[in-house]
Amino acid sequence: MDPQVCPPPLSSSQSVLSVYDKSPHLDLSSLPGSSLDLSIPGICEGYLMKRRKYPLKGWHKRYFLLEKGILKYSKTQQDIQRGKLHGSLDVSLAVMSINKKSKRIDLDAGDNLYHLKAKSHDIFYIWLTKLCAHRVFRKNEAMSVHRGVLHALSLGQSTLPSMTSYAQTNRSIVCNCVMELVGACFFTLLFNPRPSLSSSMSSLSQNWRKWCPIITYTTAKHKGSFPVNNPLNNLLLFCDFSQPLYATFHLHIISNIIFHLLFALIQRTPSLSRHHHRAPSVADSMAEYFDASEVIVCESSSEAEASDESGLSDITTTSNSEPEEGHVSPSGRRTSLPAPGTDNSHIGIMTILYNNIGKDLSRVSMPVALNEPLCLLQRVSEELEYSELLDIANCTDDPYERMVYVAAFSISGYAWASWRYRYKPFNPVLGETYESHREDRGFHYISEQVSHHPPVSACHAESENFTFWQDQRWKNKFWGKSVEIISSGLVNVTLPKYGDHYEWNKAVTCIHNVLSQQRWLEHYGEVVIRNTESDVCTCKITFVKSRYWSSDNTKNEVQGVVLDRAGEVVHRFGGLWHEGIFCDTLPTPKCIWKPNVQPEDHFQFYGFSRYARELNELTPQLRAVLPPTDTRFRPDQRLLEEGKVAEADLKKDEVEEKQRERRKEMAKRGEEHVPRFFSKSVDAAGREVWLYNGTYWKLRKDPSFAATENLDLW
Ligand SMILES: CC(C)CCC[C@@H](C)[C@H]1CC[C@H]2[C@@H]3CC=C4C[C@@H](O)CC[C@]4(C)[C@H]3CC[C@]12C
Repeated sequence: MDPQVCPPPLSSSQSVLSVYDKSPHLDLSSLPGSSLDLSIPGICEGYLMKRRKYPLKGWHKRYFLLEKGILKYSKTQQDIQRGKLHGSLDVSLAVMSINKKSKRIDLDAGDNLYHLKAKSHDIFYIWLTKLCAHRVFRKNEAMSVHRGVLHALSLGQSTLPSMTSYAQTNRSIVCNCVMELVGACFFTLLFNPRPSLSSSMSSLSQNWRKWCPIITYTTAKHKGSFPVNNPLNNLLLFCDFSQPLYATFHLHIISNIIFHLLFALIQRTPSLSRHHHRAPSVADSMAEYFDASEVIVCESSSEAEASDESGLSDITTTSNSEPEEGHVSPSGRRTSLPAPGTDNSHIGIMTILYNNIGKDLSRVSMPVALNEPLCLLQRVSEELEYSELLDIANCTDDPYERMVYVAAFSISGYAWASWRYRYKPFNPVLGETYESHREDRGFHYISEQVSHHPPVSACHAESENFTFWQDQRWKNKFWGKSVEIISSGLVNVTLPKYGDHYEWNKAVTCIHNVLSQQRWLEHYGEVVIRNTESDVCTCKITFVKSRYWSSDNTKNEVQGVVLDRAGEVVHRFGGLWHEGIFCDTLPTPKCIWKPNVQPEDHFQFYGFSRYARELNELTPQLRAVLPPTDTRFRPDQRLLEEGKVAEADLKKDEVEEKQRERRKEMAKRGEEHVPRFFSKSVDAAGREVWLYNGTYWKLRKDPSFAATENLDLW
């Protein structure tokens, strides 16, 4: 049976079969700022194929009913009418993936997973449109409840009952919106450590005065009903004793945390209170609430059997081998770090907030235990680990084959992601520099943090065989369960022998399950490599997005083609970005690139490859020539490398404070920071780019850059 769609009609060609419920679900229209469309989308119902629950195979026909954002199903229409439900799901809390070709819609709400298939394309589109409309409706509803809550709170103590009723009737919505905001706050702090205070928030501070008695009242009422180590209680203390914080930063977020707590107390939310025998790690229970609002469109079809989404963390192995301190490779570089990394798996958002009770949140720095002893400038230099691919490209006469090597180089820069999902690099301070002089590989690299807001790292490397440069600015998009890192700024490579200038964009890097222990990384999207000096060929690379039910061996897939002027495929290549790239259209089919073997003890050492371990080494020779702004001199990072986490934490605060002071001073003098080795310019397409000014290696001839003025960064 076709789905029965109720008005408003999707299009004139669709039949209208039942009555449209016009009354708004909630009367929130009188609330301040509520211009949200709260009209209820029409009901949609009919038969769909539903995949049987894992481990059973096959599909069966079920009757579905979508009403006010809730999708219910039964065996037959009669069963639904009689209330004999097989299951139901709030569509706004699910990640929706679709596959147009196979007419499939998948709804993943964590514990609830529906794989659905429509009989025809028409039915597929009807359901898709209706599902989208119902998701929007639920989200708008959530938003207005959220505003309603704030409004109720702003009226003061007397509104406790009305607040409670909001909370009780809209539990999951409220939890969701609170958690999303807390998560967003966490990521603002994590990736962009100095967000500026939005002035609009200060108006909310008035409401806080009124709030406090409510919180105190509720705390008092429920004192003793939770064990001391209950995260809720900790947070209540946090709320009670950190009033100065209210007036300063992200008020709406803190207000939400507190509302959530109040709500949990009133409701005794089981998902929060059941953790009370554990250390205060609320992150797990929070992660349950997170909702992603994206719809993932998968063009390729995979009918593979459902399998649990298993994190790459399963792959990692712990080795028993002792760290060999001071061990040196044939290249004369160290092969190990002075100290293994510390376990940071216990650190959750709430712990961080809790540890900062009483502090101005805009000054909260993330615990150094989340960091690896490398900074982003060094991280970007890791993209040159396989620079030999560019050396080969620069002596490959055939332009198509040359392109294959350039493509393999661009892919090789993503290989680290299967090992490096537990720590984040240090954010470089403005003016920080990093050089990597690799005589063994024939290139020298220099990078500088050229802007703080937005953070931009610029770099430039030169060798006989190539020049490589890029400026990376990136945004993070928080989806609830995952964070996408979207880099803008093109990567550039020139090959002197052929006069080629290649440029390409970066794939999206996604941190899945970001708040839980099952964190894993993935790259996806399309990368296009163009030669700006010649249109003989272009290259398209697809980083394939994995799907949770596909088997593990399709993870990390990458496919590429080299196209000629007419758009015909000349070469095809593919493989896995963590395992290697194969090209079978070359005169002799071959493996173009394979990553180096990971050291056995990599898990203990932040997942670092051998190359990564070399980056922060400070030899006496280097010490004598580097400018004082070089990352290798950054004291907090050095302390962390040595395993002195507590000292590193204190030092990190100092370095960050110093940066703030410096900025304030400059602002007072009306000055703007001018990067030393890069200058802003505009490329042929009108994009703003940062280009190397050519002075670094000349100035370096005066050891320690003694003849010039250096910033005092730490
Ligand atoms: C919760 C925390 C500890 C999880 C770990 C986050 C890690 C995986 C994140 C933090 C910062 C991220 C990096 C930020 C910026 C860039 C530059 C971009 O051009 C490529 C991706 C890259 C290099 C990101 C890779 C992933 C990254 C290293």
